[in-house]
Amino acid sequence: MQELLKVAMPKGRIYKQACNLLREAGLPIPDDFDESRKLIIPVPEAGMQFIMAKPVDVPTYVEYGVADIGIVGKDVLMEENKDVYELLDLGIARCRMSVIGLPDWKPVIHPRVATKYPSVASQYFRERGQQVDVIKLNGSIELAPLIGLADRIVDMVETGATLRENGLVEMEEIFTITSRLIANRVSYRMKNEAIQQLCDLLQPIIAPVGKR
Ligand SMILES: Nc1ncnc2c1ncn2[C@@H]1O[C@H](COP(=O)(O)OP(=O)(O)OP(=O)(O)O)[C@@H](O)[C@H]1O
Ligand SMILES: O=P(O)(O)OC[C@H]1O[C@H](OP(=O)(O)OP(=O)(O)O)[C@H](O)[C@@H]1O
Repeated sequence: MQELLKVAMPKGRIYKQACNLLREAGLPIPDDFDESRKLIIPVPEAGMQFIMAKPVDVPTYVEYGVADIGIVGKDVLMEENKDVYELLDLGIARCRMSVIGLPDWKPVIHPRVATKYPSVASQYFRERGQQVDVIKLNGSIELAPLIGLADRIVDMVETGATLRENGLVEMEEIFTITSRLIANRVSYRMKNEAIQQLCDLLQPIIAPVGKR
């Protein structure tokens, strides 16, 4: 029997969209998977085993080869900078990474910037020749400018509801973010047929990117 393809799946907001995309591609992913609390989920019908990971950890599982492939946001890929292949832009979980602040924000010499993405934010301001102090937070990033921890934040915007409800404004969009299919370098060679088959199934339904 052929070995199952180990897939690092992101728990949380991407998971359902990822399952639906696989279903759309024709893979028999049972409906009741969406609510499961199991961390290792065999899906033999689809030739897969899901490894349920925290989104930020998906590239780590794939880099170490304990997962052959994974689904993860481009934001995480940029921040984590792991040695993995990026195979496809899946077009799901679309949002943007932006610089955000209070509407009456005034430039200061050495602004503080709070973010979940310290590496991306540092590079962004460095490339613009702006010296900033980057403060790493793990959630509720929008709090930082409201209570004086930071002058600006770098964070995700999807509907804009969080900004509106907290009286913040988007100052600059840095990147459009979507989820990507990634692969371990060795798995990509050793399990090339299975991985290529999956890409071939996904390709026609994700193109043109931007429709989702
Ligand atoms: N509105 C959004 N806010 C944040 N991430 C979003 C949004 N919409 C889509 N995404 C994508 O979803 C991923 C985050 O998913 P999720 O919020 O489930 O994980 P998380 O950041 O680890 O959450 P938590 O730390 O709250 O568990 C991001 O990496 C991004 O690619
Ligand atoms: O534009 P919106 O649709 O409002 O989405 C953006 C918000 O969603 C995310 O937060 P999340 O819900 O993941 O909370 P956390 O960062 O506090 O964990 C993100 O960090 C923004 O705060």
